[in-house]
Amino acid sequence: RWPGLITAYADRVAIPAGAKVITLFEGGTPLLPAPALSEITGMQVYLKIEGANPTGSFKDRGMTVAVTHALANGAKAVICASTGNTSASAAAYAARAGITSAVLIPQGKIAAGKLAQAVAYGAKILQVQGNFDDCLELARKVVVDHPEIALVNSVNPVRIEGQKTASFEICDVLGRAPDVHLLPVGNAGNITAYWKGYKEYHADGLIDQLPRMFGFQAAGSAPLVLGHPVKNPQTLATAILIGSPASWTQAIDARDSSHGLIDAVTDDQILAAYRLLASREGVFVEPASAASVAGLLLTSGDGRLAPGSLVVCTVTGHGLKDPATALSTLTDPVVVPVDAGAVTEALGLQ
Ligand SMILES: Cc1ncc(COP(=O)(O)O)c(/C=C/C(=O)C(=O)O)c1O
Repeated sequence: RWPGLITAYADRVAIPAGAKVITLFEGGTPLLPAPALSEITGMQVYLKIEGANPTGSFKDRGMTVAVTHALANGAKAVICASTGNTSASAAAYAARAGITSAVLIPQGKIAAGKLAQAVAYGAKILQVQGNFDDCLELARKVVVDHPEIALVNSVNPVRIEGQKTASFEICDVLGRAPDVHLLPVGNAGNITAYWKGYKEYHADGLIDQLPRMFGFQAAGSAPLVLGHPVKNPQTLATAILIGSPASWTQAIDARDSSHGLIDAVTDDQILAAYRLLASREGVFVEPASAASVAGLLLTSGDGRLAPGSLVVCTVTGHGLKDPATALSTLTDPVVVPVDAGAVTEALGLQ
């Protein structure tokens, strides 16, 4: 049985001596071969299914460590700014730890499933009349005057310590690092964490080749591509609707040190990847997660990804997080009477 990632990687994830480990048995997620994407792209494609974590996104990796530290340090509460998944995860792990959580989310820009989670887990939910960047600024101001509240956004380095374990798992399964690792980029904590994990395994001689990091932002919310913050970012991929990434320099370092790239994908390209993943691979992800696969299709098509490469795409959140986007493409819900004839006709059967 998978013991949760602090225990699984105890020698690599530091926690305070004697700390009570707060875990929901996160991590140990599937590294799923993707035969359809492999055929389409001519690559050897694997998907790292982070929607399989306890609250349905990769955020649980960082939150188990952040809340374990917070509790050990005597915090009475945790606070975070979030586009939704960080807040869902913070609320869950705070509930598990028996402490309060406060979440600051951009009003009207959070997918229903994530808001439902924060409500269910009992977080104090503040819908801020601003965007994610405003929320993060507010959260950082609160903790300055309130040391008894722990800030658990990925500006907190212990979040990165938890999230780097995804790279360990990939290398443990493949026996090597992928040639290229592709993932969505919003606040840029995750690309920072993956690169840190790969470098640690390489430094310890567990892998002899580092991957290139390929990060993808939504075209309407791509500060790292433009080279400057985006004042009013726009994308349907609300999880990465972030105009000024907190881990900006670390993301650029991961890109450059790995000889990788950070590029933009349009909402249409994201939706095409979103639909392809569900309909051809049976993997239902939330829109932002599909940005990594949209990036795979883009760079395999334009030659920046060499044919035959072994690649891993991290899909960061479960599709159930954002039912509205899935249902928005539903054209005509068919209604039938309780009648077999009507059913066979509606199914186009003879
Ligand atoms: C599904 C999903 N995919 C990708 C990202 C981008 O990761 P980062 O580049 O590490 O920010 C997020 C981020 C969400 C938040 O930032 C939040 O929840 O506040 C996400 O939820």
